[in-house]
Amino acid sequence: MTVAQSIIDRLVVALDVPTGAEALALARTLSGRAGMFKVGLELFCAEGPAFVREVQKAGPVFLDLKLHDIPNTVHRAMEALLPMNPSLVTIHTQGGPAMIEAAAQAVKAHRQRGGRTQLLGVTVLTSLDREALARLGSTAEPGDLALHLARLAKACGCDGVVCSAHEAASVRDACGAPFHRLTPGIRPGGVATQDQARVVTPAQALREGATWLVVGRPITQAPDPAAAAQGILLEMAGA
Ligand SMILES: O=c1ccn([C@@H]2O[C@H](COP(=O)(O)O)[C@@H](O)[C@H]2O)c(=O)[nH]1
Repeated sequence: MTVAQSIIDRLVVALDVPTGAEALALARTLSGRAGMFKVGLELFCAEGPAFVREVQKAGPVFLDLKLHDIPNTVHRAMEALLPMNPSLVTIHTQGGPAMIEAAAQAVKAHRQRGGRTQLLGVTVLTSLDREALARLGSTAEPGDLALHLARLAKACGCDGVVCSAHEAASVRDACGAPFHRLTPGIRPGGVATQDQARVVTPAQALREGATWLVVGRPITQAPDPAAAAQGILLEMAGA
């Protein structure tokens, strides 16, 4: 069965493998079955900016470095990243309003020069549950905190947030549909949750209003990654 391009475009595959060679092989294997490839800290630290340009030959890149530092440092790091022209970049919203605004200012200037990067703020990591937040000193429910941080991200100039799909509908309702919801923590039925705490199935994530689904290990560690991606796309198509 063929899957509509509009569904394929919403699947982001996290290339969380140790080497550039493995990541490029995976990206080529998955060509036509993903709308974007995520390059995260592991790969970026190992391979650097030239590698991002290599992956961009296989598809648009989500550069997920989750910057979190004082405003000046994040602004300058963002300025250094933007010439790669990734489709999406991330910061941690818990860096605070001035830090988010500093990142947004750099992205805005990049777009005024013709760039196309969009800025997403990470709300509450999908690996965190209520107990983990309590140990961090917060009495908030993860969903409530994620919604609060999404409102802050919007007010400070982000184009969307990273959140669990459990929160996607409330973020959409509070911040508007054009404000993106990129949702990791995706697990097809029967697949181990591993270190993720707030998980949903691919179909559920789409029904909840996720803009993009980020999937790593359920595809990259599958015996046949192309077949695993196809299975997820079919589930998304039937949502
Ligand atoms: O809250 C967050 C933010 C980012 N991620 C990233 O998404 C992928 C998920 O990988 P899986 O193997 O499908 O669990 C990974 O690259 C994380 O860095 C996240 O999981 N949660």
